Amino acid sequence: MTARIIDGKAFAAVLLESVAEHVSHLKQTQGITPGLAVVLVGEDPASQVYVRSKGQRTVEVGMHSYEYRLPADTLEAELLALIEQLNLDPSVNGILVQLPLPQHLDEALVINAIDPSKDVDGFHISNAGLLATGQRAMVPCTPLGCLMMLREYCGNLAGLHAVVIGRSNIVGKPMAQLLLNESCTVTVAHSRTRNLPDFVNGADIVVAAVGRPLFVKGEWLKTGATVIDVGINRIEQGDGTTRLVGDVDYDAAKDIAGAITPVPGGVGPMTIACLLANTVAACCRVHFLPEPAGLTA
Ligand SMILES: Nc1nc2c(c(=O)[nH]1)N[C@@H](CN(C=O)c1ccc(C(=O)N[C@@H](CCC(=O)O)C(=O)O)cc1)CN2
Repeated sequence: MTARIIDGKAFAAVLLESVAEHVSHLKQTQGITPGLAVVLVGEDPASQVYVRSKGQRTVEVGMHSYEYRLPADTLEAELLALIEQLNLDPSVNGILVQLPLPQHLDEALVINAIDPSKDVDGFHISNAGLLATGQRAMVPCTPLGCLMMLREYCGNLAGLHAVVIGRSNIVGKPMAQLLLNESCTVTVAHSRTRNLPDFVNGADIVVAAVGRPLFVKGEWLKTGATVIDVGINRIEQGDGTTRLVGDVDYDAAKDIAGAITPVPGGVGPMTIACLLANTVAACCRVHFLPEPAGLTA
């Protein structure tokens, strides 16, 4: 069996087109242009790339982009003051603080300082609690993108057994909540789970978000399973160059899975598209406008 390739890039392009249409509609009918503020602290090279890409996509879909680049030694009080300023600014509908933060900053404190209605990353404890209780929430972008692709490839998810490998607050836990809300039977596993291959072998859906390159082996999978690989790991090759790989051993998995996301070009591009979809949703909510169907969970 050769798996269908779940093309996240193509998926994201369709979603971004839909976001752009809604932005244009908001402008024409309400005179409103949604705005997204992205805050980067420090000079982490990967974060700089992601922040630049977020700014570019924001402008491409017709929204206002506000970018704040702060030095690595920014004081917590200075960062909190900026967040408060953005919380109060009506032209800003979404606020995102790029992670990881430098070590001296308390990530939870910073995230929870964001107005939950502008928390387009869905990381604030209020949004995590709403999601966990099955209520309307801002949903974290990476799991939201995974869910959209799963719905497309699997159809109705009810009753399917999903194994989520990884228990982070930004991917593993919200992913498990989203799948539970779809009536999946969900197992949350992690790098220390005993007999992990046995769990994976029973799964109709495998979401790998463990942060270890090529961790999930092809022979662990059930034939025909749908595999979503959230991992983005840069590994060195013998010749001194590097390449990106996921948490799943793609070359082996593609011969056993029914459908699989590649790395790169799978989940990653959906993360930014979902961020912009969440920003449109936040803008509609604050203006008491109907939310565009199909853009978010
Ligand atoms: N505040 C946040 N911080 C971080 C998040 C997040 O959702 N919110 N997620 C990641 C980084 N990230 C977005 O911020 C992100 C990562 C990867 C991609 C992506 O498109 N990856 C490409 C490959 C890119 C490459 O060549 O390096 C792919 O998978 O095809 C987009 C966004 C951590 N921080």
